[in-house]
Amino acid sequence: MPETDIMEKKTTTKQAQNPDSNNKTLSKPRIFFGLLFIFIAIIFFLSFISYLLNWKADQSQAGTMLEKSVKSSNLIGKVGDWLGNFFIFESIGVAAFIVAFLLFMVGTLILKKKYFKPWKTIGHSLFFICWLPIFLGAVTKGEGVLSGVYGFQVMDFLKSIIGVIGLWLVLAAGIILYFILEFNLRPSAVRHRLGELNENTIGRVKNMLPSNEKFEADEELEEIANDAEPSQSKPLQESGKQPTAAQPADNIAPKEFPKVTVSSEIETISTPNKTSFETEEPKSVSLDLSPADAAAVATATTSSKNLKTEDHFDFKVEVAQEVDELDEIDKKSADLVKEHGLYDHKLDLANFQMPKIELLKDYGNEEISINKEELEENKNRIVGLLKNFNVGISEIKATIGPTVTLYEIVPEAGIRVAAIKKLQDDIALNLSALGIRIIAPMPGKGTIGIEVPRKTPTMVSMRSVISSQKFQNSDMDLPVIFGKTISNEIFMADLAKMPHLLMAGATGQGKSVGINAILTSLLYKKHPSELKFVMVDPKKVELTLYSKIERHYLAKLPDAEDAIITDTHKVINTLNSLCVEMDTRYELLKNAFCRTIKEYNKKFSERKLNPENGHRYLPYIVLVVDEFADLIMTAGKEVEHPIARLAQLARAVGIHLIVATQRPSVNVITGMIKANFPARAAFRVISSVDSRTILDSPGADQLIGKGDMLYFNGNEIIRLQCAFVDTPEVEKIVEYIGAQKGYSSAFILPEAPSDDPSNSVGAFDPNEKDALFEEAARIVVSTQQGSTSMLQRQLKLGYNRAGRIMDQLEASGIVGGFNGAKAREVMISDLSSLEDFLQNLKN
Ligand SMILES: Nc1ncnc2c1ncn2[C@@H]1O[C@H](COP(=O)(O)OP(=O)(O)OP(=O)(O)O)[C@@H](O)[C@H]1O
Repeated sequence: MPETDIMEKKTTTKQAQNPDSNNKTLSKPRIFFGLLFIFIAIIFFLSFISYLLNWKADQSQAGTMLEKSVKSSNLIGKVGDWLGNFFIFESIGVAAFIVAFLLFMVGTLILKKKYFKPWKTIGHSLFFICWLPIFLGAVTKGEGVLSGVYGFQVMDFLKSIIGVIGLWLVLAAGIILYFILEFNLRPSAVRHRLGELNENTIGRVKNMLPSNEKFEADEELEEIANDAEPSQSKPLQESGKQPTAAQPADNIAPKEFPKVTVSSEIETISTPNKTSFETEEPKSVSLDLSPADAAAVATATTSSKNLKTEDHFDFKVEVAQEVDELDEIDKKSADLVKEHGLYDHKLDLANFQMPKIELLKDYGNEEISINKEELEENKNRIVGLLKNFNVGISEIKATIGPTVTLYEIVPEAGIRVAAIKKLQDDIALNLSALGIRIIAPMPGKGTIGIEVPRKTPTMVSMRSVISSQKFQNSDMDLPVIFGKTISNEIFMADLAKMPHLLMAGATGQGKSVGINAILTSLLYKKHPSELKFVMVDPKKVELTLYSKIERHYLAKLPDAEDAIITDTHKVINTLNSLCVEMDTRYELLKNAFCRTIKEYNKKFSERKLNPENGHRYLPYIVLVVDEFADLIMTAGKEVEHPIARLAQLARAVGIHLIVATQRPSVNVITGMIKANFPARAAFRVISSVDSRTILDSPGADQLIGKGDMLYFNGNEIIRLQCAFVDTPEVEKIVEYIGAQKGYSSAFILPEAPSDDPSNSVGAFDPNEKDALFEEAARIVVSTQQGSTSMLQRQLKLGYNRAGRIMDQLEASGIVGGFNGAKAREVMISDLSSLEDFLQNLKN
């Protein structure tokens, strides 16, 4: 605590303790005597001054006090003459001024002005009253009045017994002793004082000179003893060095808090030496402390304890050896990382440039304009209408969004919410507007919301939301920007957390724009190595423009020509393939002891997973189905099953689904599908039944279209204005990406197991066997792993050829049948048996 603070605190505390220190509360006699002493001191002072100037004349008049004819030359007249003569000439010379000063001090003390420390001042004064006249006597040799008679006589006496030199030695010894005692001028103390000049060395100096600190602490004690109430000062004095004990640990405590009470236990505390007091528990001393200062004292006490430990025990410090818990793999990976750095999944397309914001069209001013007339009109209509139905309102508030204005009303006490809810159609009729939605009550707000479409909605452009800080700085795994909320805030969600999205909306209501907005936001945030799309577009028009980014972002089946699937029959294969990919990923995650794709990829980047064992960097896969109803109509259960399976399981392995439909009827969006799509986005739908199918509540049928949407995140429904991205803008983005260097092909999905007999392995034909068949057989047997991807790696083959070889190995009986995510069983146990087997095949 800074010194000034301490002083301030001290003063405040003192004042608090001595309320009568205030002048107003001084008793009259006190004031009288206080002022009287000061007055006398002034008389003395003036008399002495005047006497010194005219002492020869004054001296002659000293005895003529009552003679009127004799005029005095002293300022204070004959009294002044007498005083000067008595105190200066006949007594102590100029030291008489000290008497005047002491009178003054007594006056101030009576008035409770603590300008002086009384005992200290009296001590100093007495010393000089004795010493100064003798000294001046020795200097003036009795000439003049400076030494007074006393001074001269004593000087003369001393000179006669100890000689001149002895006299001077006594005088010098007296003054030196005085300075040593009063100002602590011992050599060690001088060093200490010098040390104090340097703040940094304070602690060190204090440690070196504990006795000096004791001295200071005693001084403080003295002060406190003077200041404290009698009842408090007694135990303090009794406790002897106890407060000193606290001093090195905390010099502040007694200084700051004069109100100290010491319990009787204190007397039993022994203080054998200067440092041992630090070990005494502060519990025996109760101090009036503020919480902050108590903390300071506590800190000081703690440090004291440490000191004690240092004093009495051998304090050994051992630095714990770093426990080497890294197993072999970790060590190896650490070495690899040291050598090659972390695995960089972006390295293949290291120069890939993310799309620039300029590719998106600037639609100009998107500031929300406030139409006061419209607001007022709507407000009056709502209030009037509710009044007609006897619904009183105590408060109404409007929040203007891009498409709708939310009027929040607080109904009068006693009005039932259901009564207002019932009026939805009446309000819509009255406001003659489509898209009125009543939210009763507003979740967490205690109001009822009425959403009224604005006459001139503000468009939310993709450019404005993509360029927002919220999107740019987002650290979501798969950030999807939908648009803006009713209160004009940008709304984003993480597809990886959704984890699958069901979208519905009648034709022409903004569903395709919505899908484009989602895809665009992902393209703006994710590198091609981190994200792959599987696109299913039965309408054949909506997603085709994304074919340009096939070699960057799209995934397809090994033998598929186009990455964008338009044939519903092929969709089944793709979905099954995704299921295989999902199972494979689960296997990889299991082997890597990871729970999520994020953990797995991190481990892979840290080179803790060996690619030789099939490990690879796993990009997120997003399956986009633009018209799900079409699929269900044509493929039915065959599609529903893998979709449901993916929706149930694929989240942890980074496969996410976005399924959109125009017809959200229950036979399209079955219970099984719905249950696994917690996130739903509804554009305007035809009927409230459709709305219930998609959102489990009405409302989507009340939307106004053009991107006006409701988003359900599993908890609440949020009304949004979807960001608008036009087809030419998407074209520009895909062209920009497509023009850059991409991978050699689209991301190849695993071949899907098929029930189609034409696809079965069939009988083994030795004449049609692949050139690498035997080599592959040896690899499979030696590793005892019937894995196509392993063959791919070891023989550096494409997936198709490796798959064909695996089929041949199966047909020949070397490996077992397809086993889902697991590797096929190897039927031959060692290489020599294999050689015999191959020989037999040739024959
Ligand atoms: N977010 C939006 N902001 C402004 N206008 C929009 C928005 N979304 C859609 N629109 C308007 O609505 C029109 C139809 O949108 P969109 O093509 O997305 O409908 P859709 O539901 O996909 O229709 P369909 O199912 O027939 O393809 C767009 O051309 C555009 O004019």
